[in-house]
Amino acid sequence: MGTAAIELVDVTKTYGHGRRVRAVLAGVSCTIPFGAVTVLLGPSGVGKSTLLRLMAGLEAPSSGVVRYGTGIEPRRDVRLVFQEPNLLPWLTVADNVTLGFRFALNRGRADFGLVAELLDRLGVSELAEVYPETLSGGQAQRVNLARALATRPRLVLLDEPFAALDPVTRRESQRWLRELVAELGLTAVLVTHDLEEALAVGDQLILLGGQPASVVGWWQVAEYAPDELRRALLNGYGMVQGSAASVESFVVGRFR
Ligand SMILES: Nc1ncnc2c1ncn2[C@@H]1O[C@H](COP(=O)(O)OP(=O)(O)OP(=O)(O)O)[C@@H](O)[C@H]1O
Repeated sequence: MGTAAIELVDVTKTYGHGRRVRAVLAGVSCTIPFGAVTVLLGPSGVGKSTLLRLMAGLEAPSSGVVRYGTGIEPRRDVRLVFQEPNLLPWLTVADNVTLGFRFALNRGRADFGLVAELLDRLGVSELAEVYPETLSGGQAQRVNLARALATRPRLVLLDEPFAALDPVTRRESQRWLRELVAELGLTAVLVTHDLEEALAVGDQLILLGGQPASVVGWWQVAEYAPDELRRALLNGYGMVQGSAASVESFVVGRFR
């Protein structure tokens, strides 16, 4: 586990009971390396958010193991960022961002210098004293990210955080996410069903497919020319639901 922030071994997840039981994930095994952006890619409804909740420790797997890397304690070191910023409307931007400092769990992590740096880095420092209702969607999402990072998590899990943003803001947001991961030495897992976003942000891509879902493809983006990977995935993407194996053999056969 030296270089892995999280490791999943043969994880399954089922919901419901008796005849209404439904398997969402079956035999998912994957490794999230420290210091990189891993993208979980897959069609809508395949189980990406479910996998992210398991990684966050919000839910337990039905079977299999979710193992954390050395020094990672999920409640203290892992933060989830959702598509909806969910800022508290009665607190200013600054108070939203420093909210986590009030919890005993984060004792010793109140670093107002870091907060100032994050707000500055994300281009929202002039908005520190305003209330969330005056923010645009892109600004609110930056504040949300600053809030998630203010308590110095080691791992951020982002569930389609940019899906509601306009294309220009979305591209900017992808850029600052990459910059922050590098500058703060973070590990990130990003859920998306947008292939362009996956290739723009990810160091490693994990493709989920099938019903129940499992890992059907796994690539280091740097190993491939992004255009080749894009073409291969676009060609194979449609097959994910039907025949998981065909996607992997298509890409691996062609580029390895
Ligand atoms: N708590 C739950 N109880 C029952 N079924 C659930 C629960 N959570 C998720 N599911 C089911 O698991 C499946 C996968 O859902 P999930 O939200 O993980 O997919 P997703 O890949 O993130 O989808 P999207 O891209 O549309 O957000 C869905 O069919 C959903 O109905």
